[in-house]
Amino acid sequence: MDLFCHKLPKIELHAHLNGSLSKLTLKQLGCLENSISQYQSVKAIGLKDAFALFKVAHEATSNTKNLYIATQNVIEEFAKDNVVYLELRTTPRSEEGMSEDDYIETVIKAIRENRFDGILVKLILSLDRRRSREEQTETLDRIIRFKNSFPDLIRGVDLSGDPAKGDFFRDIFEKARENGLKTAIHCAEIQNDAEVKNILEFKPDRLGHGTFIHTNPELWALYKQLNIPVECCLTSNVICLTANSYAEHHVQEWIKEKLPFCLATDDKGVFNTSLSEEFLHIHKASKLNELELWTISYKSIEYSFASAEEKNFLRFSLEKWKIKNIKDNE
Ligand SMILES: CNc1ncnc2c1ncn2[C@@H]1O[C@H](COP(=O)(O)O)[C@@H](O)[C@H]1O
Ligand SMILES: [Zn+2]
Repeated sequence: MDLFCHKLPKIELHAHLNGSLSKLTLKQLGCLENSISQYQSVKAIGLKDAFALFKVAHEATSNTKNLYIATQNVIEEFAKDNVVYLELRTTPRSEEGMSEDDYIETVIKAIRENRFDGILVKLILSLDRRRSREEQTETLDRIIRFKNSFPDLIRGVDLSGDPAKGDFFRDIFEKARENGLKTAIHCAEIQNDAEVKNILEFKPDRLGHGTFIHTNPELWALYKQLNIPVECCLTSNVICLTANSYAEHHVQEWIKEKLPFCLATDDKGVFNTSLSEEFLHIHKASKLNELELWTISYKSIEYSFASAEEKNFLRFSLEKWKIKNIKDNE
């Protein structure tokens, strides 16, 4: 099954650029050994300590040269894991000698100049919930400007950052939607029923994590009615201690109730995982067979922010792969 999960053409819809940096990349970017070794020891650390680790990556990508290399390497690593479609997300930020515009331009340049065989890459830009309404609005306006220049590449806006801090400002995301951007919002990563209700009522195109939605009957009923695809990041939740184990992960509710979900890595560097490993975990935890795993990948195409033509192309190539590689495929 290891080999099957590796070979399976996969769709990655929830990957944060800086959280995805491998140890090899951190080393290449001049990160010190003792910073990199913090990554090695990651087992069950909780959200707070996971957030401390993003600082290591952020230091490594604090100039455009390193940010370019980081983007290039992350795409190459996903391609090697047979991810055929990647929606990479990142939070525009400024550093000394690098403006937010420079940041976005560099990531766009790295994606456009590095077309690895067999992987289509799109960009989602993130708003950090720890930032003020004014700062988030300013970043959104910037994102809209870039989206108008690169509409095929920049497909959506995400809300992320420490779930214990900051806010979801609905009007900011309304504006994103009015300007033709899709929305993917981290939701219920920790218990916060009032905010979850606000987010659900906005009806984002996708939700990140969705961990605590089903624990509140009213929210669960509303969610099921809306039927919004959830990006499930199993290892991330197990390491951050918001899920007890792979077997008890909330994705089981989604499987049981036939609700829409995809599998994702979240931060493959920080959590030392890959999308193939995420498929292997769900195979073990939920006893899914090859055809069921393939179906998760296939359905994820629909939930992606790709164009109709791109979705058709991806469906066609996954169907072709299925005929060749899965026996008894009904
Ligand atoms: C573990 N669960 C999570 N929950 C919420 N936000 C997360 C996250 N994992 C990552 N991020 C967000 O992504 C940033 C790193 O990548 P970028 O600098 O954007 O490329 C983090 O600083 C955080 O804001
Ligand atoms: Zn995330």
